[in-house]
Amino acid sequence: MNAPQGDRSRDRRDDRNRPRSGPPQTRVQPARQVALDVLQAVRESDAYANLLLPTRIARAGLSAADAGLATELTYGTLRMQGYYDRVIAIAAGRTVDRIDPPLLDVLRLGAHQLLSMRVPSHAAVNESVGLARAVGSRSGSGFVNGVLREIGRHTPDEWRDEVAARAKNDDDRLSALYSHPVWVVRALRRSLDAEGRADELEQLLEADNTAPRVNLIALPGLVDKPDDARDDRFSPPGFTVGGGDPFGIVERTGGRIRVQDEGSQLAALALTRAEPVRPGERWLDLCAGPGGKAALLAAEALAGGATLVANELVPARADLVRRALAPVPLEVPVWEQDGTVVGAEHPAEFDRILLDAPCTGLGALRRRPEARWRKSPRDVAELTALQSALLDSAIAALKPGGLLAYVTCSPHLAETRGVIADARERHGALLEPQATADALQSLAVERLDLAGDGETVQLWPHRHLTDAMFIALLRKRSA
Ligand SMILES: C[S@@+](CC[C@H](N)C(=O)[O-])C[C@H]1O[C@@H](n2cnc3c(N)ncnc32)[C@H](O)[C@@H]1O
Repeated sequence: MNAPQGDRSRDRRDDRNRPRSGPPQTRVQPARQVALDVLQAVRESDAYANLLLPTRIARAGLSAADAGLATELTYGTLRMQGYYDRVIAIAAGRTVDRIDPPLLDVLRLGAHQLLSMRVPSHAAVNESVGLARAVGSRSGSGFVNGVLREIGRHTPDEWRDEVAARAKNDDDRLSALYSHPVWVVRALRRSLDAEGRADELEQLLEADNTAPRVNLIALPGLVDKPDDARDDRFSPPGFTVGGGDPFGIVERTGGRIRVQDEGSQLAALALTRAEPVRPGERWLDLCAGPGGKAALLAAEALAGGATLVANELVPARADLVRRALAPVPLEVPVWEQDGTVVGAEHPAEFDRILLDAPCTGLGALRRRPEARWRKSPRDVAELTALQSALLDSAIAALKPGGLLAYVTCSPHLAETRGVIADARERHGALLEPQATADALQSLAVERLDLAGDGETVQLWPHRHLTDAMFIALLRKRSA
């Protein structure tokens, strides 16, 4: 596999006096331009693709077909970025950190079209060369042309074999082929291993790279599912729709039908349906933003005669919680407090508390593909400290006899079982672990394939088609 000539310093020299932007000489298809803009924003300013992409699609006035193409290009490229970087490095004969970042974005986008989409080679190369010009680099466009032509000279299978053959060890091979950082591969393996299911690792990595279905919820007691609903396998109020526009249903029902992952639904229902609701119970959602679970808790509270308080530290996210709660005819105060002090300020006030803790998000890589490149093991250490402080606060805010659900959208053991084990050490007999698996099985439509000790539950994208939500129900013992 031959590398095209040229290196980063020469590309830079050629471009030294050239303006960084200017009209492209090749007309670039708007869907590709939108995808490139989003990739750049994700790289340069830590933008969230799932928030930015719809705005950019609307601003560019893309047709439905072009919007679909822009979505596939953006998400597909972000998901497989780690793999494409290995291919690009081989084809370019240099490591990707020696390629100008704007050109690397163009190359990743081109690699995705050549290796994972059925885009004809000449179209992928020509459009990419046009994009390279659009980012302001004439010598860069020659470089892009050379690298992508080299990639196009071999089949996707040949590239997989080549990348696998160059891997340093098995973790590095999985990391490369499935486009996950090595530390994430190891964390996921440890997590599956803790359930005696380490042999599922490749299925999980594959599932992380598969676009999830759009899953919906009909808020219980407030709205019926539509006639064409296909019931979720596990969550009673959850469903998907075969064709049509799921987002249209959300609008038509004024938000009483919402988009929500089935795992998130199960996590909230584990708390609300673990035992019958006594009228007058007080519930708290300690970390509520953006409010998906708060809306479900509110509907369940309304049906059972309970009340709910939602809390969210970040004001903009607290506004999203208010918006999510608007369709539910229940007065829900939204506090904007640091959750770590809520327990001290409101001791023993609540019968049920949901702590859906801030986490690495390694359980939602299907929907937020860029998260895997943003997090590092250092984030895990910082987050577990915050998760433990929030858990202590939640325990303080819970009435004796009250029920707590500790939830993360991450399967990392430090954020899941580790946080629970540490809390049990700190609080001793005060905390009584509950049969969380039984609680979920008894509310689920179909029996879930769960592993582990039953006190905690780990859901998985490959096994349950949900985000990898972790759920632990704990009771605060009465003195
Ligand atoms: C995993 S998200 C919650 C998702 C939410 N339950 C839902 O279903 O939409 C965690 C939230 O905790 C918030 N958060 C982070 N630190 C916090 C703190 N110290 N106190 C309260 N909320 C916090 C974050 O801003 C984020 O909105």
